[in-house]
Amino acid sequence: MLWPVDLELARGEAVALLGHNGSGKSTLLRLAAGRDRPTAGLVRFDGAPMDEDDPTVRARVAVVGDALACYPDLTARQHLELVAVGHGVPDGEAAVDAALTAHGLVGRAEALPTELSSGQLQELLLAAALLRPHDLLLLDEPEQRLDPAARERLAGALAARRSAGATLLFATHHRELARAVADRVLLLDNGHVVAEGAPERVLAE
Ligand SMILES: Nc1ncnc2c1ncn2[C@@H]1O[C@H](COP(=O)(O)OP(=O)(O)OP(=O)(O)O)[C@@H](O)[C@H]1O
Repeated sequence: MLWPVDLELARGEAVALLGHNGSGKSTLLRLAAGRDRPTAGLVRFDGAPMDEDDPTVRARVAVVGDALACYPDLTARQHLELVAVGHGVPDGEAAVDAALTAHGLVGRAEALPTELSSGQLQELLLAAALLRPHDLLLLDEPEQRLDPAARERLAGALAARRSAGATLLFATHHRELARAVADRVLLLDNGHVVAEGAPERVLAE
């Protein structure tokens, strides 16, 4: 349950959603992704109503959610190759190799999803989202199941995306990730936005 939220992201802005379990972060992200429809109000992307099935949205918005969207018979490398081909990533093979390296998956490239640890699986989902072209990145607790070193790599990767001009909206339980990546933080409580502003200010409250 989410109470009315008025949220506008500027192009290239990174916004972190913080709050306790059940505060509404995932709900807001699913609405932002056009995956769920609000009972009132409207979600727009570049002026048009947000719809996850819209080809423009599919081409420009990358989502990392809770669902482990994996094919049981494809290896980690094949998953990334599929993403690279599907999204026309230039120099796909090299991009896949770079993604495997960046996500600590080089030694697990030929493993099936069931052979990956939960943290490696999360790395694969992140690698797939970051590999494909995107203007907007929506991530629900991208740090989940990652060890501290991988979390730090993630913070670097997301900060690099923002520097490259992508717009980011992500939910996190890690203040360090919000501090390292976000321009703005929204603190949610019981479906309400209870604080909003620069990370240092909101996190100090
Ligand atoms: N599909 C649903 N149907 C009904 N209620 C739901 C549904 N999904 C979430 N809720 C409720 O909406 C509220 C917000 O849940 P949400 O999953 O958005 O919280 P969250 O901040 O992402 O929590 P967490 O940190 O545990 O992931 C909770 O009270 C939850 O029980």
